Amino acid sequence: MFGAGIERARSYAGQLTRRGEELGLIGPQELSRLWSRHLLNCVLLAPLLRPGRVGDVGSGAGLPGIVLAIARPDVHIVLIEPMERRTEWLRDEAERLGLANVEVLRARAEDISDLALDQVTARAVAALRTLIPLTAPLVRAEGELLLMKGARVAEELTAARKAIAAARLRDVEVLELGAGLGTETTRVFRASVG
Ligand SMILES: C[S@@+](CC[C@H](N)C(=O)[O-])C[C@H]1O[C@@H](n2cnc3c(N)ncnc32)[C@H](O)[C@@H]1O
Repeated sequence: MFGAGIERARSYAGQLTRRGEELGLIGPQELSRLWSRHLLNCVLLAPLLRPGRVGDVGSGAGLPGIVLAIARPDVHIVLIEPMERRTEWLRDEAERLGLANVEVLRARAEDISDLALDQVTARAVAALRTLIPLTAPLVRAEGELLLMKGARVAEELTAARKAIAAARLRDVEVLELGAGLGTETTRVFRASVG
């Protein structure tokens, strides 16, 4: 799944294991399932990316943004994260891993006005009804949202009906990825904007 990026993925996982807990990026109980629950879960999104500019809102430790930048060197990834300590980590990792396709933006999504991204991803940032108004304005017309969600996605979808209409989303669907791969099923809310 990582293709030629597998050594970079291993290096990223190693650095997260060494420093992630100390920097408050990942809980200690997550370290043993870093691949199955985090890296593999995120890399499942890689085939859905189009060549272009993709933003990852609330990137945190770099999930899914750094993982996607490793798996898709043909895509420019903008990591959007407001917390200084996390943006420092993201910049350091992008440099250490030699990821020339990564840009780090220290900002809250709602404070950004002029990105016109082709696609936006997010994972573990907020429920859909809050997340859609945060992410849809960052996407150009005909662009796409790819929002990673947990098992409660159906309830979130029901609660987000007004937000979906207000953002003029089209072709709304929930994809289930990774069945049979030994990872947790990854659910992705996908919709076109405008
Ligand atoms: C629970 S963490 C998830 C981090 C990562 N996406 C993951 O899956 O491990 C949520 C992240 O979203 C960031 N965040 C929260 N509100 C945000 C906003 N309005 N705009 C951008 N990022 C935000 C937080 O600083 C934090 O790093």
